[in-house]
Amino acid sequence: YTWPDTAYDVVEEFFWKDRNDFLDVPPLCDFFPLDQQSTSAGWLRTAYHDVATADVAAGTGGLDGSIFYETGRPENIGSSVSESVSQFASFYGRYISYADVVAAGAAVAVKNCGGPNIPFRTGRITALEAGPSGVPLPTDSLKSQTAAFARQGFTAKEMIGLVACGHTMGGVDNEDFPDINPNVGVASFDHTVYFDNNIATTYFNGTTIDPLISGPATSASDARIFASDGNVTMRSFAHSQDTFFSTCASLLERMINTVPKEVKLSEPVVAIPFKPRDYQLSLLPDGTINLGVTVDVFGPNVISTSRVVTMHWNDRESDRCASGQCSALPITGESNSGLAKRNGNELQAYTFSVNATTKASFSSFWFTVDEDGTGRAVTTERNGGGNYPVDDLLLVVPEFTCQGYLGGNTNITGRITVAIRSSVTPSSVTLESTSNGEGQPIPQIFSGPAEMITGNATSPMLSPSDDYVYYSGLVPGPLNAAGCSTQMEYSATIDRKVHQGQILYSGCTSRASTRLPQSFCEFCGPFPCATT
Ligand code: HEM
Repeated sequence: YTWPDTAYDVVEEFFWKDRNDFLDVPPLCDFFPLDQQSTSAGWLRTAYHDVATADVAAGTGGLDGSIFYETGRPENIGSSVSESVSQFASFYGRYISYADVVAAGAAVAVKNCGGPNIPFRTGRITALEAGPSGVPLPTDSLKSQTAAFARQGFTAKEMIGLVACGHTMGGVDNEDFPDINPNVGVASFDHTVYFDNNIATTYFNGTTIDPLISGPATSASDARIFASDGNVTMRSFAHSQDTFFSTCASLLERMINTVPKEVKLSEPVVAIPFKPRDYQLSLLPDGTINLGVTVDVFGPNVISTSRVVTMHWNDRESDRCASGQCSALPITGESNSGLAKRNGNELQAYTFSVNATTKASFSSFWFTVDEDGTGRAVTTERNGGGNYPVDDLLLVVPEFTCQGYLGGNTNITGRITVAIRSSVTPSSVTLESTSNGEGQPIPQIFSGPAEMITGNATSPMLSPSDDYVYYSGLVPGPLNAAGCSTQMEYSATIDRKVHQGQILYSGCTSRASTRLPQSFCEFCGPFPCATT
């Protein structure tokens, strides 16, 4: 991995580092009493229901997000599916598909309830419409259920495993299946809210409360499935939590990786233990350049009050700062220990903000990490050797960049103003916004040009520095009422090379960049700038 890699960075931060609070959506697993539905159980069930209509022989269906269009079907009855489907809709975007969010949801749900790690790959393509139906029902015969799992790519034995791995969480809601659970509320599958082998131990020791075992015979589907190999699989689970975990990790990974044949999944998304995020290079009103960046230190037990992280940088001439005069300490820090409860990791963040003249500017930065503040254990983070690069041909001008719309014109997402080094002439400058699709969980990308602002002495949009020229434009695209998933991006083509600016997130996501001003943008047009 070499920074920056926008597509990877977005996904890595989403899945591991709680960007946009995805990991915080399901409450801690034991937040709900046993007889209430848990969000985690709903996420796991929803992922299965998306996959359950797969036809692996034909290479169609599987985890393609088609569940989004299928919540009205009797086979998807229940708020656990409909609520999960709409929760997932807040998290997809240009770099992560809705189908990928559903898959991530299953992995996060299992982990949140103490289960095994399920590797998460990306690259799923979201369906444009509903697929065929075919989720197995509790009243189906064993033969038809076995056939359904075979269509999904699982043997009869794997079916036993997959059902037990699912039915260790949550239960049967009286509202959805009053014949199976006649009592108000949710009848749990086992005695714990956690992802554990309690579903199997209670199956053998006579204390099972699984309504798909102890309920009416016609719908005793778990009883039929669990016993279908002479209880061999269930006995191995009851005997060993490790066997249960390793079998479930492998089956659930295969489940979320069941995708249409044209989809090529990525390698598993792994956490980068030290990584910059929310990097932004800006031209300030006083004519200086600001480099703002946060670095995340991530892993088990990383929260430390004695660690000292220092940022160092080189200027445009590259080596003038190499002797170390150009260095700074963080302006703020932030830690997230909530992550530890969910995935065994912690995150400690350090935010830097440093200014330089346009003449000196920046060409790269790196960090030294003094682990206990004593100077005895200092390591250097250099992005694998080449430093973290700075491209100072293209800066953003926060003063004249904002999200919002011109009064009455909801076809404008905002304004972006960029500053381009006067020594170069771009052939084009492009502004983009990504919004949620209407009625479809597909991101829509809109783009438009930015014009050079020649300005005059009376124009407030005049570049404060001779080294930079302003380009500015209104960003097209319907301003999504939800706003949170609206992203703005910009790029400039200079000598046939595309220089990419940073993603400017809207301000309503807590770990997203908040460097985009919401309220100081006269050139956005009349307010309100819709930001939430
Ligand atoms: C023959 C196959 C299956 C049948 C007949 C079946 C049936 C059911 C039924 C009737 C419910 C209650 C839903 C409600 O109250 O609205 C349920 C819940 C659930 N199922 Fe399955 N299921 C099957 C396979 C699976 C698989 C393979 C998984 C995941 C790997 C899974 C995960 C879940 C979860 C987590 C819940 C709890 C949902 C909650 O409490 O919100 N199921 N299942």
